[in-house]
Amino acid sequence: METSTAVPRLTVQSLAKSYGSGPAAAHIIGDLTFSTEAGEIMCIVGPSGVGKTTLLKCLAGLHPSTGGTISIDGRTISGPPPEMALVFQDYSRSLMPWLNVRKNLVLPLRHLRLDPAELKERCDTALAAVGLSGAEHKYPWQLSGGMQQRVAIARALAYRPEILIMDEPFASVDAQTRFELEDLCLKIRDDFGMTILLVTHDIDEAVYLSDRIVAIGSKPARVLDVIDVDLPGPREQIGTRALPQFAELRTRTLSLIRQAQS
Ligand SMILES: Nc1ncnc2c1ncn2[C@@H]1O[C@H](COP(=O)(O)OP(=O)(O)OP(=O)(O)O)[C@@H](O)[C@H]1O
Repeated sequence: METSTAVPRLTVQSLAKSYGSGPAAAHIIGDLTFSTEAGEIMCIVGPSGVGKTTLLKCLAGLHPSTGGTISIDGRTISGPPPEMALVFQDYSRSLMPWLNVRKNLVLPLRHLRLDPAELKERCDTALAAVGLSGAEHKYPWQLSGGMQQRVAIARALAYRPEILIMDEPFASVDAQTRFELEDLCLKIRDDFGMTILLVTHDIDEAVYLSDRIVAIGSKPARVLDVIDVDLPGPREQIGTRALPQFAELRTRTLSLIRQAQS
């Protein structure tokens, strides 16, 4: 699928973030600039501790930045943007164990004051999109890890975000489930036209999923390079990963991260 419509959706301009203040301040993000186009999947990669989660938290309005701007469609944001939803790695802590699947999905929608028919339609559509139709009355602890992460993704989908932010969303599941969830990520982008920004440590995952990869490094963090991932579509786990271009992109991305670590 051609996704790159070259419309900047989310723009990060000279972003800076420090924790603390004065001489004890930790300058985590230095001068970070990139933009995400409408409908693209962009993966953020970089060495451990470089500030990837910090960046996502600033984008989601959970942490105030200390410099620069973040804007959506040219509108500078200063708090949690209504068009954004988040999925974190740790599904076991993000789902409420005392609520069934349906109630977990409904919880973040309460403030939207939707009528019951629309709530039901949103939940049904989101659960169908992640292959969990019929699981709405189950509790998280009755589901496998991969299914719980699908519920976390369905909860984000039910919110109908235009931008989905994911922090290592597939890191806690087995390899086969991870492949399935990666394909789910491609599918929801295609079905819902969402812009997806995803942090991963897995370089192959970044190449497989991305339209573009942003490699960040140095301390404080800055963009090392933005890599165009011009792999033919539709992507498919075995065929796409066997392409010579896949190996080239993996080597290029890995070299950048290695450089950043040295
Ligand atoms: N709330 C906080 N207060 C102070 N320092 C913090 C806080 N959150 C993160 N840090 C520090 O900021 C740095 C970047 O952390 P962050 O979690 O953003 O990195 P990361 O690239 O996501 O790491 P990893 O790849 O290991 O998940 C680390 O040195 C971390 O200790």
